[in-house]
Amino acid sequence: MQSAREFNFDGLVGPSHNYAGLSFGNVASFSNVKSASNPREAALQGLAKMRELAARGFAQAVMPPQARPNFRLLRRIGFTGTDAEVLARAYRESPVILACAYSASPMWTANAATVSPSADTFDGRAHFTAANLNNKLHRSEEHLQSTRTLRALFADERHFAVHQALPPTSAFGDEGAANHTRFCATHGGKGVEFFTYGRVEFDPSAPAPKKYPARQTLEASQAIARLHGLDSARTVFASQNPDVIDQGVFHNDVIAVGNGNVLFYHEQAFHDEGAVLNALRNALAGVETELTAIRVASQVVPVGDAVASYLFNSQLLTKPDGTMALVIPQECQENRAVARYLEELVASGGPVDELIHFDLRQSMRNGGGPACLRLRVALTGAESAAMHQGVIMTEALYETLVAWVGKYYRDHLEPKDLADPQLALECSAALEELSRILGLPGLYDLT
Ligand SMILES: NCCC[C@H](NC(=O)CCC(=O)O)C(=O)O
Repeated sequence: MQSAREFNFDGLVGPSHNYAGLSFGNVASFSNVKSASNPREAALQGLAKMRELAARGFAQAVMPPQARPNFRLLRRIGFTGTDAEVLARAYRESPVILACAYSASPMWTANAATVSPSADTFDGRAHFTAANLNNKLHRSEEHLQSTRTLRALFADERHFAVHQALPPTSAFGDEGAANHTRFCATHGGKGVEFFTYGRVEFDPSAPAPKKYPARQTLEASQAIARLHGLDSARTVFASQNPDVIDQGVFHNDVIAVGNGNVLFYHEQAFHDEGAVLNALRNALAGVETELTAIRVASQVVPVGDAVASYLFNSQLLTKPDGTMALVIPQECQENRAVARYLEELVASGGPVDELIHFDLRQSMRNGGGPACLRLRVALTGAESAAMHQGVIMTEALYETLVAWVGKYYRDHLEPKDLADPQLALECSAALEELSRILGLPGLYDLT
C-alpha cells in the first residue's frame, strides 16, 4: 500500500461574486436574492481559509474560478451583437438569465466533480467525473470548464483519468462530491465510497422530496461508480431523507460529513439510518476498519439549526497525530444549540478534539460553507508530484493572490452592475493574469 495525502482544492471566488437567488431549495440563496455582495471580501475570506489550513500542514490547493459572464450561453439563446450589446439586451429582457450567466457558483468546488482515489479504482489511477449540475440553469455549464481545469491540473494519463460529465438530463442529475464521501483507514489504503442520492429516476415509488428538487439521482451515482471502476463490495448507495431535502438540505453535505473511519451526521440525514450504518459497517469490515458514527439527535440540534449554521458542512480533517479537527463556519458559534453541542463534542474524548472556525459570510449567504468550498483529492506521493504544481497553496502564492484580488476585485456589486460592460472586461483581464500566476496558459477559452 502506498501512502497518500488528502489535498483540499478550494474554489477561488471570482471577481463577479454576487447574490442572484438562483437556487430554489437552497434557503440562503433564496433569502439573499439581490442583496449587494462584496467580491473582494469573498475572495479574501476563501484565501484566508486556504492559507490557514496550509500553514497548519494540511495539503491545500486552489481551484481557479470560471470565466464570467458566460457569453456562450447568452449568445446561444439569442442575445446577439457586441459583448456590450449582449449584456444590455439580456439585462433588459431577462435579468435573471443574465444573472445565471454571471453566477458565482463555480466557487463551490465540492460540486465540480466526484473523485475516486487510485486505491479504489480498477486501473489504479485516480478518477474524476465532472458533475453535470443539470438541475439548475446557472450551474449547468460549469462542467465544461471543470473538465478543462481538471484535465489541466491532472494531465498525466498514467496517473489520472478525467471523465466528461454524465449526459445532461434529469435521469443523470449529478452534483459531484457534495453527495459522495470516502471512508478508509488511511488515505492510501482501499476505501469505501459512499454515494447519496435524493431520487430514483426509474423507480417512482422510491422516496423523493415533495417541495424542493432532489438534485442527485441513484442512476447518476451508479454511473460514476461504474466509470471509476469501483469494487461493489466497497461501494454503498444510500437515499437521502426526502423530508430534510424539503427543509433545505439540497446536498447531503449540508447534513453529513465523513472522513477516515468517522461519519458525522444528523439522525434525520438518511431515509433508512439503520440500513446505512449496517451497509457502511459491512463494507468497512472488508478493509479492516471499524466505523465510528457520531450521531447528532434532532433534540440536540434541530434540522433547522443544522441548515442555518451549516454545522455538517464542515471539513473533518485528520491531523498529523491522528485526531481530527472540525473546520466550521462562524455561524456555528452564533447558533446557541450548535455552539453548545460543539463544546460537548470536543470535550467528549472522541475523534474530534479541535474546532477551527472561519468567517465565510460571503459564501454562506449563497448557501456554501467550508465543505462546499473544497474538493477532496487523495493523492499518493507520485500522483501529487505528477499534478500541476502551480496551484499548491503556499505563503508566496497566498500573497500573490491577495495582491491580484486587490488589483481587480470590486468591493460592492449589485444586480444592476451585471449589465456594466466594464465588469465583464475586468473579469476577463483578471482571469488572464490569473492563468499566468498559476502557470496554466490556455486554461480559459476566452474566445
Ligand atoms: N455546495 C453549495 C452550493 C451552493 C449553490 N448556490 C448557488 O448556486 C446560489 C447562486 C445564487 O443564488 O446566486 C447551489 O445551490 O448549488
